[in-house]
Amino acid sequence: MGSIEKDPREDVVQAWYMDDSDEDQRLPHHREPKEFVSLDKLAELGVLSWRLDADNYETDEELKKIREARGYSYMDFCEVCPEKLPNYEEKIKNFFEEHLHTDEEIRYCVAGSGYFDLRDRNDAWIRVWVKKGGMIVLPAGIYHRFTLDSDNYIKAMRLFVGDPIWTPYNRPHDHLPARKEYIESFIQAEGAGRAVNAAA
Ligand SMILES: CSCCC(=O)/C(O)=C/O
Ligand SMILES: [Fe+2]
Repeated sequence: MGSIEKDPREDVVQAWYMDDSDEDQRLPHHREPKEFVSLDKLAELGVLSWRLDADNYETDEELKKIREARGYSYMDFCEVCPEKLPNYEEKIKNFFEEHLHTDEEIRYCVAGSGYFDLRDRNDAWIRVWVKKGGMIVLPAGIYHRFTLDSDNYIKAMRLFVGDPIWTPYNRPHDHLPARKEYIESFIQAEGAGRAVNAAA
């Protein structure tokens, strides 16, 4: 019997479908039974992920290569805790409002952990738990939100192509070109899949 090897990224990036409960947003909100989502499945939604060496991010060649390949010229840090984040309560509330951006949201967790929730093609919530060493890219136009988990702390590197634009567009903002292009990318991928199946 062949062995199924675990994806090493899953030590630091894990995803699952959420339940419908209104309980504390910082709880895991697994369905019963649990329904995990593979990182390959996330990639089908345009969500990329890596496992990197968070203790050595200043000298990490792998991070350097990703930044060069994807043009991530801008970098800063966002520490989410009452002592470090101005207007903490308001920001926490805003992060958890469902929104999209007109550019990628790129976050590399160098300490702590947090949940990035995103919508799948059928509008169901997938919770993506990013821990120290996990880096994710959410594509422009995907509806998502962020919350701390019950450990209440994350320090994330924020990357961007050029001058950063952090503007969140709260749902609904379906008329924005970034949203239309995101939806269009699915339609094209489905069309390509149909063509491959027809040729097989
Ligand atoms: C951990 S970074 C704070 C969350 C954030 O910047 C954002 O845009 C969430 O969608
Ligand atoms: Fe966001």
